[in-house]
Amino acid sequence: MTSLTAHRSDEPADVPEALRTARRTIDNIDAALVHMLAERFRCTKQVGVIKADLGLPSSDPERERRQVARLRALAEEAGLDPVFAEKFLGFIVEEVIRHHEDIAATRGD
Ligand SMILES: C=C(O[C@@H]1C=C(C(=O)O)C=C[C@H]1O)C(=O)O
Repeated sequence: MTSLTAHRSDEPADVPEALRTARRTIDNIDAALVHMLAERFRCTKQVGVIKADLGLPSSDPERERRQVARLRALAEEAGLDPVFAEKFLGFIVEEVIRHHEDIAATRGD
């Protein structure tokens, strides 16, 4: 039983139970984040195709401005650093825009 738990959580057997439990929660949250990001990128790639077909630019700074304002407010409400929330969104959007540029280039735009 101990070895099964250790294998599942990938933790050495001597890690205290409270730490092990917290890390299990962290691992679940990280897994959820990965799945949510995968869904978001699936969706933004569809947006990239729509934009390329309509000849629209890859980035939309006005939309981004509204998203930043909304996420900063949500972060404050949730007790998350709004500066971090803005940086995190910016990191993701930068990657999305690169995808959109690639999509536009491969669709001959
Ligand atoms: C996804 C879009 O394209 C870009 C990426 C965004 C995002 O990842 O949220 C937001 C605005 C755009 O700069 C969009 O225009 O909706």
